[in-house]
Amino acid sequence: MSVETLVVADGVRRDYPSGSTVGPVSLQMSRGRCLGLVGSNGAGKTTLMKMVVGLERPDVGTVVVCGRDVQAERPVPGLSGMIEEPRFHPRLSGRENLFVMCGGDRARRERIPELLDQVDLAGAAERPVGGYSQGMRQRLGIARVLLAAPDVVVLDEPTNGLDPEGIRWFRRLVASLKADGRAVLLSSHMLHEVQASSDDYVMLNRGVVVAEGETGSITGVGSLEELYFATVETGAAAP
Ligand SMILES: Nc1ncnc2c1ncn2[C@@H]1O[C@H](COP(=O)(O)OP(=O)(O)OP(=O)(O)O)[C@@H](O)[C@H]1O
Repeated sequence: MSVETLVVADGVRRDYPSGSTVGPVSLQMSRGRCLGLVGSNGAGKTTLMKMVVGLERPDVGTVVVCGRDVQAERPVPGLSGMIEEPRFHPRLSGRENLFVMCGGDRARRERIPELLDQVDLAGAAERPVGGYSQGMRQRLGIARVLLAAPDVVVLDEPTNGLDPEGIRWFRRLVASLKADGRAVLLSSHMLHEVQASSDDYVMLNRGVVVAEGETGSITGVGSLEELYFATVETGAAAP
């Protein structure tokens, strides 16, 4: 059975006027799989994610999601993401914030109770978001991403601010998104979390790919963390 490819980034590169360059990077994402982006601060994870969701225009290369060019057809139906820390109206409750995001879309509004449950915020749904912890806002941000029932879910640093229970919850969430047939792209500094959640990984350093592959097939060094220190820290060539 062929695997359905939902995301194809082909040689994307972003040249910032500041002189920083991210790319060229090529990657593919398939239905039911999670791809983890890892790398140190400034490695290019957020820039790459922005190019995938269409928030940043590549100077070179293309990104096709669900068969559509993200630059030509924004917003791409089936694509939803959370890039950097999510912002909400602090005086509105979690439920109201999600409601506002739905506009007139009834199907999305009807999904709110289930999503609040899924992100473990049902008990706090009526409280103003201004009183939420960082981890609660993160989870509400993930609920907002899922409102659209996307095929492709992009999450930049989704485990930021999550406590150990939250991290365990997140692992289960990724597993359930994959089981539903979604493709998940996530970034994290927490290498063991990427290892736990991702089927595939792309390791960036100073804007370029230094290692990539299937997370379960990391050979020699054993773990993503050891691979990271063996390549990024020592400046070794990509294996
Ligand atoms: N809007 C921008 N203007 C100029 N340079 C930028 C901009 N955004 C990112 N950069 C530069 O591009 C490079 C990659 O940054 P990026 O934020 O993508 O890295 P990152 O891996 O997400 O880092 P972090 O883990 O710290 O969030 C860095 O050198 C950064 O300074």
